[in-house]
Amino acid sequence: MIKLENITKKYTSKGKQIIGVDDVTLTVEAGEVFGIVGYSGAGKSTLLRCINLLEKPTSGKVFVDGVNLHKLSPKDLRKARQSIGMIFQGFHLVSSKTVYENVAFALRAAGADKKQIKQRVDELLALVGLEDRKHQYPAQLSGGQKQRVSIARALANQPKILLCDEATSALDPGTTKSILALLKKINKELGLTIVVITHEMEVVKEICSRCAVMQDGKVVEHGPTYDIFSDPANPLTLSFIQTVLSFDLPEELLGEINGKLVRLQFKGNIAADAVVSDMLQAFPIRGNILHGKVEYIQSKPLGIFVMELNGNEAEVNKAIAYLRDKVSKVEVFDDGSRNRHLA
Ligand SMILES: Nc1ncnc2c1ncn2[C@@H]1O[C@H](COP(=O)(O)OP(=O)(O)OP(=O)(O)O)[C@@H](O)[C@H]1O
Repeated sequence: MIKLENITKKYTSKGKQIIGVDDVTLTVEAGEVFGIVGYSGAGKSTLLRCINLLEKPTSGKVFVDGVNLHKLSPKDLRKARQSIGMIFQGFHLVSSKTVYENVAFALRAAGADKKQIKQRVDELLALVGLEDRKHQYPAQLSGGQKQRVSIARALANQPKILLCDEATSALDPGTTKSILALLKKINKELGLTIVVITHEMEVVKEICSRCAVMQDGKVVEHGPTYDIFSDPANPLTLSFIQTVLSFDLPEELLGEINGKLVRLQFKGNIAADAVVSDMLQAFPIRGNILHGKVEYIQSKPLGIFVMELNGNEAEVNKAIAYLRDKVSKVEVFDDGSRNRHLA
């Protein structure tokens, strides 16, 4: 659906060259929700804006639905842009217009008649759950409601793609969840392809089937979200997933640990309890579970257990080798690394 080929965007500011995006090649498949994650300044917004050529790449090619956007006349590019909706962190609503008018405006601009506009606006406001707010002004709405209006407006002309620029960054966690649920619903019900940029890995975990991690204008890692969470290859990716998966054991508890501290990762529907109890029966050691949690990433479980293993060192090592065979990942923390985040 979207193909970015060797996209580079350079800026010149005060005689200095700044590279916003550095040779990025990515494909977003039709109907998927794709996440682009990175810290501030990584180049996410610039890359997102290259997709509809709001930002013209210095070099590289953008294909949407097989069409090379650079080859289009200005008129055809405007038309192509109608099939790419966009929402923003700051909502960008017109404050002097009602909810109804904010949505109707996009339809009027595309040449719809009065009857069509009324029908479509009512349909869209029902989709985003704001039927009862249509005569209110943006100032009378909460942040989440404003984002719902901007989603309705972005969908007005039935785009195939929705670009989301930090769409939930200004919202509290509860409202973020409800907006992400709405995006998920739109993706499922309308088959819309969605690209989200965010600095929150929680957003990626919640709705993205695949994602890319950006740093200094480059994509440093990309792949299915579950694989990114379970087997991050890049230290930056690890630092992002730590924001979701990490936890600290209390200092007092760490001080009392005499045995080996191990972190086990279970992928999919493996019965973690059974693996641990089989291991404890197979080897004459004692095991103490200090932490356990299961995260559902794209509806697939990823389990994490932290255990202390005590007993004869050779037997403990055999138990660890046994675990390595049964679970997707085993990390052993020696004394010096006990205080690190156990992610
Ligand atoms: N119009 C511009 N002129 C000069 N430099 C720019 C311009 N737009 C972006 N940049 C620079 O390009 C780099 C990438 O910026 P970009 O806004 O794409 O990052 P980002 O990951 O979206 O960060 P943020 O979340 O803070 O917006 C930064 O160094 C930024 O300063």
